[in-house]
Amino acid sequence: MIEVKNLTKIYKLNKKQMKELKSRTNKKTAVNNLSFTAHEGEIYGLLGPNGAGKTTTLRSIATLLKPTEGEIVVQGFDVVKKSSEVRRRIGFLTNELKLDTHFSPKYTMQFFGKLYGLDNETIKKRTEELFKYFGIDNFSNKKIEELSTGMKQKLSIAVSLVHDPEVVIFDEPTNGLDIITARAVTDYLFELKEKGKLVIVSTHIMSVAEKLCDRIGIIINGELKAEGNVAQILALTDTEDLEDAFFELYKASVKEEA
Ligand SMILES: Nc1ncnc2c1ncn2[C@@H]1O[C@H](COP(=O)(O)OP(=O)(O)OP(=O)(O)O)[C@@H](O)[C@H]1O
Repeated sequence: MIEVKNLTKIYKLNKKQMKELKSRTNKKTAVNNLSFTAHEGEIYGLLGPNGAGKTTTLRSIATLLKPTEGEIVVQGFDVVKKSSEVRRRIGFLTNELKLDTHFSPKYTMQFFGKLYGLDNETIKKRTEELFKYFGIDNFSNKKIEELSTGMKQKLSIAVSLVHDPEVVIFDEPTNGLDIITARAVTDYLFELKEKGKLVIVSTHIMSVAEKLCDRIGIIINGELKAEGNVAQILALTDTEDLEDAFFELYKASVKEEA
């Protein structure tokens, strides 16, 4: 289970960032008092526009950012006090994963497998499974620098899953992927859910949220504006599709700020 309790994340801005954001203070509240809970056996989606605070939330869950306020508990472990326990149990996919471009996909899997303390036999088995599933087999010995964006994304996914984590945290999982690979990724996430894993994703694409997620949290300006399955969100906003629902919530939040 992931429990996010009153999460607030405030970034300190440098002078250049203040200028870019036309901000008079050196603080940017990226996430504001956000709370939600996600469970095993479900795919929970954070849906929101650019800059809404999705990545900040997922990075905080993944122990990479320290909350300014609030608390996050993953599988019973506090992300700040028990970060290594949390890390062992999660697979985190981010578009900022730095793969060493001189190495091959096969070597990269071995490297990360060892980092997680897996034995050679387990690494071999996981690599075979994941490479077959994501079609990495035919470029497994190439240098990463020779791979396309989509190929790298597939490898990043395989790397994040090498240790068969209980909790899978994917930031914009289908970004940069063609329709066939995107489908392979979403199908895999469904399989993980069927196996009882907890999957949490972020997306700004309505159709991804609608098709993939059991429950959606709509996040705008760092705040959770609505939560539930699609039917519940439509009922809440008195709309007939998710896009309309999103715009209703967006309009309301702009009004609130004015
Ligand atoms: N390191 C940082 N320093 C200062 N501000 C930051 C930093 N990282 C993110 N922000 C700001 O925090 C806000 C939330 O950013 P975040 O990346 O979490 O949003 P997002 O919903 O993931 O957006 P996107 O869909 O564009 O990736 C944005 O206004 C962003 O500019």
